[in-house]
Amino acid sequence: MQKDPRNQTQNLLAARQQCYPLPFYLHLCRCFEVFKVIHKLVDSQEDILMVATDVIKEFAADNVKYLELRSTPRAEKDTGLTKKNYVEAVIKAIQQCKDEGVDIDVRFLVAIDRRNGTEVAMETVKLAEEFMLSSGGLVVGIDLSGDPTVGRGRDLLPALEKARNSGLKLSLHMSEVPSQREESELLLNLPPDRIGHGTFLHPEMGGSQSLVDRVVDLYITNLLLLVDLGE
Ligand SMILES: CC(C)=CCNc1ncnc2c1ncn2[C@@H]1O[C@H](COP(=O)(O)O)[C@@H](O)[C@H]1O
Repeated sequence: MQKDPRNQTQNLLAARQQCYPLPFYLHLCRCFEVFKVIHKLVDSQEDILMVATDVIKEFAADNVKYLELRSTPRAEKDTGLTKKNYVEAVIKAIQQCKDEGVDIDVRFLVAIDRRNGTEVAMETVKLAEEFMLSSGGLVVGIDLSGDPTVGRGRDLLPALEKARNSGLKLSLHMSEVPSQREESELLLNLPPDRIGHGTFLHPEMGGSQSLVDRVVDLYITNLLLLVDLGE
């Protein structure tokens, strides 16, 4: 990302980096360590509002017309941030950008971090359901993400099924690492509305032809439906 002096997020992170130095180069597989550092740097409701606003404006500046933001609600004792405040801050950023006439249509997917297990996933879905009803259509779904080597997709199925039944869309990171065929089968059964990465679904990457066929089937069918509806 180019440094932009008007970008408040970059200025703030540059200042705070003195407390949490980031190495100049990090291998992709260490990205989850970087996320932890970012979480320490961005830890209040004001920070979330600022970061979400900057992200929206940067996408708009790149001429993106439709954006789905995904983010995991976090509570931080030290700053009084609650998960509810977190979602409110993202929604406020979307609304403020709209009011300012920023030329982009933004929606929000509330994310479940797979490392946090069944109970937190269920709480997240309840929060998303609440905001789906109160945000005037800005909260549209659930994203499943987090370190793919931690946690079991199976444990999150009840929460994901609940989300689906209440009308939330499902965007699921899956098969990001090898040997997750069983988990991918379970997640594809839901089925998801979008797949994140899916790198190892293919047989040559340790997945299987049946997984690939299921994905192709899922998305070609959706596409035909869209075409039929004239969209
Ligand atoms: C190839 C590779 C590992 C790319 C990164 N792929 C990802 N896979 C799963 N979850 C992710 C990925 N990138 C970001 N996330 C999730 O997004 C979080 C950071 O954004 P937020 O706190 O949800 O706002 C991370 O902690 C992680 O839970």
